[in-house]
Amino acid sequence: MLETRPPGGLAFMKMHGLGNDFVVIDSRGRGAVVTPALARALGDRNRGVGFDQLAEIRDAVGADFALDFWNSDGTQAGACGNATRCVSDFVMRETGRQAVTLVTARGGLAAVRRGDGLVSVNMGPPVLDWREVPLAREVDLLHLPLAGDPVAVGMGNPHAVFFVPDADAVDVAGWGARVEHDPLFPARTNVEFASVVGPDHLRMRVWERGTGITLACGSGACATAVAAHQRRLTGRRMVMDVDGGRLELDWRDDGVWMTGPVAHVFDGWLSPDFVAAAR
Ligand SMILES: N[C@@H](CCC[C@H](N)C(=O)O)C(=O)O
Repeated sequence: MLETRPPGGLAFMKMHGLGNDFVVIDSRGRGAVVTPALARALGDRNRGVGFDQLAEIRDAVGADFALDFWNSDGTQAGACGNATRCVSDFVMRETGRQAVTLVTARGGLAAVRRGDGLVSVNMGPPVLDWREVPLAREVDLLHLPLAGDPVAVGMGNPHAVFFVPDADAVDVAGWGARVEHDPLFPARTNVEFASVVGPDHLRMRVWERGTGITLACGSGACATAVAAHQRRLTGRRMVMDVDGGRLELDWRDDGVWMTGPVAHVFDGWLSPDFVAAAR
């Protein structure tokens, strides 16, 4: 086995939260290295590593670390709840702490380790102003003028949440791709399909902007919880069954808290040739 690593390569970690999978590059102590081309090359599950999102850890002032998120199509995302929980767990293990703060494109966030091994993140308050979601024009966010009557919620990234009788019966790929590109969403949108199991229990499936169907989406789960409470379908606390397992959501005064498991699967090394070709 090759023990020495030639210069020009790049170390990475593979992590996931409920099967929402991430490549994580730790750029603390140096400048950011991720470019749209590198994100696209790495995101290719046949010729790269494959991920739902790429997260780059950077140094921060006034917080423990900063995080940038990239989709597999090379676009950036303002939020990624499950990657935030995974990287927060990594930094908590590294430092021996039970809580960390971080900065993302949407501002400061906080994460804590819960006693049962799960990791919680406060994803911040929902964005309920049409300009900030963003939407193309002023409309009723609780009843968007689209077939299926979705709700718009921002969590640092845009979400359109549909409430349906049976989320498992929805053509998520067909509807998701269409709604992602609807002109009402100038920055495109993530799309969630949820059905009510009980006043504190939802089933949700997701189409992620820039990625497609994924097994879980943390910011999407937060947006769905907010939309469900606003529509008076649930209280502010609930469990949510996504394709990859179960998340807990709690819309508190200080923001939407999302809790679930995390996994650090393996560490890898990108060859200098791969990195050079992707630049
Ligand atoms: N999987 C993420 C959300 C990813 C971001 C999204 N695709 C976007 O473009 O906004 C999560 O766990 O929140």
